[in-house]
Amino acid sequence: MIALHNVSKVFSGYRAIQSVSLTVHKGEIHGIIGASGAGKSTLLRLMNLLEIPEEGKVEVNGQMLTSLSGKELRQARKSIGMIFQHFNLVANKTVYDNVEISLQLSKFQRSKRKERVSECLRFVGLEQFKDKYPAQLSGGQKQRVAIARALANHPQVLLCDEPTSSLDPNTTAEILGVLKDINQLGVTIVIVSHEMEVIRSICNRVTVMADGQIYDTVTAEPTGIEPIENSPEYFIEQLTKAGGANA
Ligand SMILES: Nc1ncnc2c1ncn2[C@@H]1O[C@H](COP(=O)(O)OP(=O)(O)OP(=O)(O)O)[C@@H](O)[C@H]1O
Repeated sequence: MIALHNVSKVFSGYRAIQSVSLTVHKGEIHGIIGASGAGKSTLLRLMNLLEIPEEGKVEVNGQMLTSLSGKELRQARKSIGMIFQHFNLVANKTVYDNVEISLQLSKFQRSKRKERVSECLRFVGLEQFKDKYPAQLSGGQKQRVAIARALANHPQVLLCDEPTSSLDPNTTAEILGVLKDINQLGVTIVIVSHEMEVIRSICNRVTVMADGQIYDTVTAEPTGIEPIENSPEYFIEQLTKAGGANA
């Protein structure tokens, strides 16, 4: 589904990714974890050529992206959705318009756009928020809008760059639940996170990165998504129990 062949990325003489080869299988939730600066986000961004490699080849859905013309790449990218830590919504556009943008860009048939936007907003549980602006939403709701936008063009792959790193534990669990639902529709997911619990809860295989290289790729048994109590009492209990901040 996704294959990186000896891919390298250089920033101002610094080799951030060093001749990496990796295969992500169709239908899996593939995690990428590692220390800050290990090259996780760069590796993810190479999968849709948001970063262009200096060396190597990138193949997605049977197409060699690194050999495509600009026009062909734009077409191929319709089947690769992406979400980000800071959501990247357009502040002066409504929830509806934020999702419709991706349909406009892909020249999705105009007469069917409204129906598709509604479908995607319904999927993420935000249909009633369609006329709100991003500033009127919580972090979790913003990420749901970003997910709806990423799904609009029926992607086969969803790339997730630290999708829950700005969210509290309960909202993290909700968003991971949405990602799991998307995966069950047949969408292959690649998720970059520095949070072990996030990776452990939903990933089938995990690539561990260090210093711009793959240290190892392991098969994992997802532990499941457990919402964490988020009440003030819960925070006090966690801070004051043995081993906590006051111990
Ligand atoms: N656009 C860029 N220009 C210059 N250097 C960059 C750029 N993007 C990434 N780097 C460098 O490449 C290395 C890998 O960065 P990357 O963001 O991929 O790491 P990461 O593992 O995702 O780290 P973090 O968890 O901190 O985001 C880092 O040393 C970073 O400073």
